[in-house]
Amino acid sequence: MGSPAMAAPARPLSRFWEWGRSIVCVGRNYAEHAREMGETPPCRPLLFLKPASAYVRPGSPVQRPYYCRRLHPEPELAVVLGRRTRAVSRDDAMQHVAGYALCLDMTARDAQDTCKARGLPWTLAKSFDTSCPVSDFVPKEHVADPHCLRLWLKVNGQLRQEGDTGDMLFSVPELISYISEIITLHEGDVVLTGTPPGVAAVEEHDELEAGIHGLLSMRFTVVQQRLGV
Ligand SMILES: CC(=O)CC(=O)C(=O)O
Ligand SMILES: [Mg+2]
Repeated sequence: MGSPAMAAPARPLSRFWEWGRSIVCVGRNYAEHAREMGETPPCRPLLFLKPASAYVRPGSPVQRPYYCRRLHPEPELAVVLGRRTRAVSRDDAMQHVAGYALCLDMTARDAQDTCKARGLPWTLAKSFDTSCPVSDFVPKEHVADPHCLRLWLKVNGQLRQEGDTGDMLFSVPELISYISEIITLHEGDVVLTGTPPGVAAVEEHDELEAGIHGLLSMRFTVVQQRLGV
C-alpha cells in the first residue's frame, strides 16, 4: 500500500492574496523617485501598510476613489514571506522568502499631498479598495536574484515607467531584517519594495499593463468609483 497522495494545501501560498495577510509597503526606496517627489532619499526604510482588502486581481478593475483626481500606479517588486519572521538577520532573511510577485502601489497622489501637508497618515492615499493590483505568484526558485529584475509599466500601450531593482536603496534582506524588528511577519505576508522613477496620473478607462521582464505581466482597466455601489 503506497503512502496516500499528499493532498494539495487547501490554501496554497501561490494564492497568498486570499490569505488576508499584511501588505507592508516601503516608500522612497529608489533615490530618483524620492527626488521626483521633492523628497531626499531616506536614511532608513519608510514604511506604511495596506489592508488585505486592497488586493485586486487581473480581470477586475482598479478603482479611482471618489475623492481622488490624481491616481498614480507604482509598479513594485513584491516579496512573499514563507514563514514567521521576527528580528531576522540580513544573512538569514532570504531563507524566509517564499517567492515574488508584481504589485501596483496605487496612490491617490492628491490625497497624499493633503495628508503630508497636514501631518496625517497616508491611509486615504494608499489603502483604498483595489489599491494593490497583484500578479501571479513566482516561486523564489524561479528568481536567481531579486536585485536583477526589470520592472515596467505601460498606459494605453505606451511605456510609462521602467526600472531596475538593482537601484533599490535598501535590498530585500535589509528590508526584511529591518521590518521584522518592528513588525513580525508571517507566512503569506507581502513586502512591497518601492517604485522606480517616472510616476504619473492615470485616468478613467485607461488600460494599465505592467510586468517584470522575462517573468510575468498583468493588465488592469481604471474605473471611477461610484458611491453607493
Ligand atoms: C511617496 C510615496 O508614495 C512612496 C512610495 O510609495 C514609493 O513607492 O516610493
Ligand atoms: Mg510605492
